[in-house]
Amino acid sequence: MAEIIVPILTPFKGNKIDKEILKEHASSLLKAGVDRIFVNGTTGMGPALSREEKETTLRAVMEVTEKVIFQIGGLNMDDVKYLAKLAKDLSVKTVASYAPYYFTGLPRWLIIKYFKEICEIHDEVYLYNYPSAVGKDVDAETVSEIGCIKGVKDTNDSINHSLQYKKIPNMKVFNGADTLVMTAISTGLDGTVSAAANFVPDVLVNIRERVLKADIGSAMRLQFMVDELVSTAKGFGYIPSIYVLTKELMGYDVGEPRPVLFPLNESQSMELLNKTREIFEKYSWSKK
Ligand SMILES: O=C(O)C(=O)C[C@H](O)[C@H](O)COP(=O)(O)O
Repeated sequence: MAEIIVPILTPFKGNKIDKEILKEHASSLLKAGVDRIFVNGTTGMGPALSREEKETTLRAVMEVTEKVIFQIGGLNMDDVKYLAKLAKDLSVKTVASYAPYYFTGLPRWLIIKYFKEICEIHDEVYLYNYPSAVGKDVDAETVSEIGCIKGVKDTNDSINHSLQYKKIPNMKVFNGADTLVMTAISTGLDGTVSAAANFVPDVLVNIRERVLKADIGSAMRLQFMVDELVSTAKGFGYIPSIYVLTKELMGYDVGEPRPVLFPLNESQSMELLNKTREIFEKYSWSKK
């Protein structure tokens, strides 16, 4: 069955990671039907975390579950290798990394070397491919050349782009776009990695159930609702909005994002929540 993987938000209180909130949120999402927790992804503000903070989030989530993908990418290879070794020592099943970002024009050999060095330390490495953020597309041909990648999370609006990785034998492939949850589940990918799973895990689980029952029409309607929720949230700033939506919809405090991703102010939060309620009413959706 296609997996629903959540790139879990990182809860901050006073700019410090709140481990207890993170554990509660991870536990609550698993209870809601999420299959694995992706730690230190984009939604988790991975690039804004120090090496020590990436270790903190991992250890906290590992107290709740072993169903973890540990994102270790960064621009200091010593830190990346330290985190890969930590994952091995803690028996973390899967690590993931985006390609080196910000530095443009990196040649193919350098990208390949980056991932091969991680594979020398850990035996289950996923590529987190996010071309619009990283500035380079680590495509299926490059993944084949790297030779040791076991899975790909492809944040891409093109499902065809994600499907190309499936031509590599035994490759696990997930799509990371919130707008392609239903498509990822129904086109033979291995699942979705959806930031929206932080605040509407029940909806994503419902989409999967309806696809499995071949009730594509109603699955599509739920997908359109998710599209509107996400598009509305992006209007205020997606990641800061996720904290507001998660608190409201999951019913517990999840702290705040870390500046530079400044939290929404009171009036922005109210406006977002009012628009969100209107969308739920439009689709006659109510939490069970
Ligand atoms: O957060 C993560 O680590 C994810 O895997 C999910 C997506 O990569 C991000 O939500 C970015 O998606 P966009 O906002 O559509 O660019």
